[in-house]
Amino acid sequence: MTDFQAATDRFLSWFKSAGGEFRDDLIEIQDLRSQGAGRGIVTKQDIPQDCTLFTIPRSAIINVETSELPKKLPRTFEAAFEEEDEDTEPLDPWESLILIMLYEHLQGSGSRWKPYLDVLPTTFDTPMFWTEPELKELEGTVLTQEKIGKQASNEKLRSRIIPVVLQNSAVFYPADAEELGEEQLLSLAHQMGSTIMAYAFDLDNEEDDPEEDEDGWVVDKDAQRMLGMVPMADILNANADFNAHVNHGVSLEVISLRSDVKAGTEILNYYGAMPSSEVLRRYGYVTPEYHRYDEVEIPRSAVAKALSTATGLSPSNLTDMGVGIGTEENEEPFIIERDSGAPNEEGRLVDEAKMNDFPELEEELKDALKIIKKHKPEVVADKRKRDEIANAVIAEVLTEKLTEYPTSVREDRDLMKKSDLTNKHRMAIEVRWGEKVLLEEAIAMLKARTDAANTESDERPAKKIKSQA
Ligand SMILES: C[S@@+](CC[C@H](N)C(=O)[O-])C[C@H]1O[C@@H](n2cnc3c(N)ncnc32)[C@H](O)[C@@H]1O
Repeated sequence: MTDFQAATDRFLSWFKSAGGEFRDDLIEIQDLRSQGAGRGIVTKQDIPQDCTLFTIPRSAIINVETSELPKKLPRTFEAAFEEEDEDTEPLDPWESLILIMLYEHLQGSGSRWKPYLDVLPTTFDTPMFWTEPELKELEGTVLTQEKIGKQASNEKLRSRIIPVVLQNSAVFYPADAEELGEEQLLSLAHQMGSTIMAYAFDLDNEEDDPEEDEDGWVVDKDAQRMLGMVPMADILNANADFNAHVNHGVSLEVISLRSDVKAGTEILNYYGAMPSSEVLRRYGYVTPEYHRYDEVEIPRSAVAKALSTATGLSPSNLTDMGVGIGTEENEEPFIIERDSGAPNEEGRLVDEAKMNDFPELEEELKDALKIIKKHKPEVVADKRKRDEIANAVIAEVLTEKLTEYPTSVREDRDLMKKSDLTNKHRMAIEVRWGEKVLLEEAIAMLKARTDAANTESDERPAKKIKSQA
């Protein structure tokens, strides 16, 4: 038996001893490494709809309620600090769970989750761990260095996590254990952070209504939400098209969603509707099904520049009029995306994903052009001229964006046919290819729309003449 299989077996028996129920007659944990998918859960026979495949008691979850660490460091984990510590930021759910995972890991065989910790990853395919040449393959995509966030994450771990371990080494390390140096701790904290990113669940507390505190303010549920590591539920891989759901009740239950799940099918969970870039950033994989949610970001500065060109007005002219598209107050880029529809109650993708419009960008351009019309009516004479300028600006920023990728759609398609690509290279190509396909779709849609508008306006006078006749 391989070490991999032995670790799986130890984990499964530990899971049952911790109170988990696992339908061995229906499903099994399989080694899917040959498909680049680690462990996954696969059916052994046909599964009916609404069938409970396994159940996880809340006591088996690793979180602030079950780990000993918060009891040992109550002041660190208290949400509200005492008066003299008012300035200290309380730990957020993410930081709390990183500390807890570090603690459980450092306990070694003293942790009651040891067989579970042994099946969690130690290496990752997420861009956070890519080398410079690997990251270069993502040039032009939304996955910028800033978005990947290695530096911000380093800073956060160094300022918020490492000091807690260093100042409480007697708590974090079992007696006689060798203590880690700061750099080793940082690397372990990264490992825990990335594990949490790809494996942890947001735990619903069964009271989903917004809560009010005693002053009547609605409490920010996001800040309060509890993150937890849920053994076995996180052995499920996922896709945009999925066939199972995790119900959060007294315990957590994994339920089949479809009536046609045949023997030998992988049970797939849902991580949400995300573009390929985000699936890669968080989870380190891509699948064709996520492409429908792909997104491209257009910086505001590019829109402001194109507007200036299309109107013949200088950027400072536009700012003086009060056109705020490219000003520094709002740095959020415009998102180009399809209307993709949500998966249905069986986890199936039924709607066609279609590029229909550019709601935010069009709205802001319309507002900008109204302002311009007020100051310079000769530039935007009527609605037709306004639409013409807006379309020209959108066409310009989309075309310009396409030039920012070092390769074309065609080149990427050819590259993907090569058999000697590394997994990371293949995933980078998938992400940048998906963005360019979306841009090409957007440009084609815009052209069709502009052509239709032109045909309509060419036809209008003819119709008038006809009705006059
Ligand atoms: C919650 S875990 C799922 C269990 C994981 N396969 C394992 O062996 O521990 C999430 C990770 O599984 C992998 N994964 C999930 N869904 C996948 C899929 N559809 N294809 C390939 N890998 C997938 C990714 O590495 C992701 O970061």
